[in-house]
Amino acid sequence: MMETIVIDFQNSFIFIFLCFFSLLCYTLFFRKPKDFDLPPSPPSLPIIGHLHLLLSALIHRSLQKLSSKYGSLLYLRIFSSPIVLVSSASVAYEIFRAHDVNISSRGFPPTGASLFAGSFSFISAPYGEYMKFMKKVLVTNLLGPQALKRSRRVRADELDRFYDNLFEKAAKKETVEIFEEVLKLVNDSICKLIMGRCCPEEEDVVERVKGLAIELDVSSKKILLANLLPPWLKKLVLSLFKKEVKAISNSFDELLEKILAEHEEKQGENHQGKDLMDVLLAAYGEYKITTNHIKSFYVDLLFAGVTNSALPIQWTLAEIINSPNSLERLRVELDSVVGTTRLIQETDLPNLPYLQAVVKEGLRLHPPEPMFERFSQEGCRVGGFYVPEKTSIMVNAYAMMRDPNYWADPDEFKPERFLVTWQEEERRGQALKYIPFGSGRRGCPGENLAHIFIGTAIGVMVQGFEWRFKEEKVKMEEAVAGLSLTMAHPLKCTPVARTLNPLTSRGSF
Ligand code: HEM
Repeated sequence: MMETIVIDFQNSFIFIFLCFFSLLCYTLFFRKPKDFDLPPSPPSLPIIGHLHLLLSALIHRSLQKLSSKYGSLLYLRIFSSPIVLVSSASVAYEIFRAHDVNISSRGFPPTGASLFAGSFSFISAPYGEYMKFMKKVLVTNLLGPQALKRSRRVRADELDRFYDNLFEKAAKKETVEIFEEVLKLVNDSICKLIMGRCCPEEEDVVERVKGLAIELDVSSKKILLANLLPPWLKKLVLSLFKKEVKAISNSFDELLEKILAEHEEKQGENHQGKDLMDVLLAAYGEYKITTNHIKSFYVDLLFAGVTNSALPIQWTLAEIINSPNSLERLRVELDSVVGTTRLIQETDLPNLPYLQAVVKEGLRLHPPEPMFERFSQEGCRVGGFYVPEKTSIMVNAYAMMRDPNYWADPDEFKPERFLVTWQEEERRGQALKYIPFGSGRRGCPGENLAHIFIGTAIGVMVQGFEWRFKEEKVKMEEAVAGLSLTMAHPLKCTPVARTLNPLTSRGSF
């Protein structure tokens, strides 16, 4: 009996030893050498890998925790699809400086002929001639400094409307849903900027676009998440919400067709100036641009610009209300630079350093796109590790902008940090620690316009009104709607005008 047990024990020992030995041989001789230096990977579940981590409601937060535990460059997998997660400024710097072209595509799954994320989309277009051409058109005609100068009047009119509306509500002691008001300001401005001469039912079109921009934001999250799945599952998941994407796409199509028709009809006529659509129509032959490319480009701009610019205004006002010292300092700056009789305008912004710091700090704490995605075309080395080709690269901008290694009191609202320590060389410097607009060739081309929207809206709300709020503090809990970081308890408060008569602004820039 004793002998049998000893023999059994010996056999088991030999068996276990052989298993370990084969595993060691496999690891040493048969695994592809590059597998060795993949970035570290946190524990995963069998088959699904790290899928469960991406199902959390606040993905940016759960991935922030993960990277603070396991490292700022991580290798995740969803079934067999690889993802590299980037959560530190130094890694981002390396990726965007040394490998920018390689990661300048997004690898979105073309959702057929849909106007969003479809095969005509500019945002989904791989890095190449078409993307470069459209970006040039965009910068020259809409978002570059000269184009922004030309379109000041459009924004000034919308800002007046925004102020007048708040002034009226203040007179009636009405409570205001801040997000609703700023969404209208940004949406109407962007619609008017990109559509130029619109159509007879302009107000109606602009209102419908606002609703569609929100729906688009929600659908886009599903597309982005589906993009991380392996091809067989991606197809299946995309087919589940094909109907929803198609419905949004069709509504945009109907609206944009009207505007296109109006522009085509008046092509060649003598206008005061060509708008973006005229320029795109003139480029028909040049890059084989079709009407689908133009419509899709418009949907991209509304998707990228509207909610992204409106959300930080709400967050920043909430931070200011919770921080009486910042409010006081901002008001003193506005009153001394702009005065107390006329309304702030965008030409005042360069003379308002504290307001600019407030805007930056709001975006640091509450980036509307807390995470964004790129795709590697070829394998490359980052931080001493190997990032394989065709890997999704997720950049956690939220984690980077609250990284205690780079920011003192990272969770506190302290606009002063952008005045005292924010030297120009730091901005360009060794690390990409401030990244709300992404970076590199595919970084956001709307940064200047976004700063104008946020700066002037905050300026108007602080210069023109006191804000009455029922509770002691604004609740700052986060929620994610679509892809965007939003407030779980949307900000509602009552404006009290600071002046008896409305501030003047018209014709003074
Ligand atoms: C606060 C407001 C905004 C924020 C935080 C923001 C943020 C971003 C981010 C993170 C990206 C991806 C960058 C990357 O991959 O590196 C992006 C791309 C883009 N944004 Fe913005 N954005 C804002 C406003 C705007 C506005 C107002 C417009 C134009 C009307 C705009 C147009 C675009 C476009 C067209 C892209 C795609 C660029 C490309 O693929 O080459 N954005 N934005």
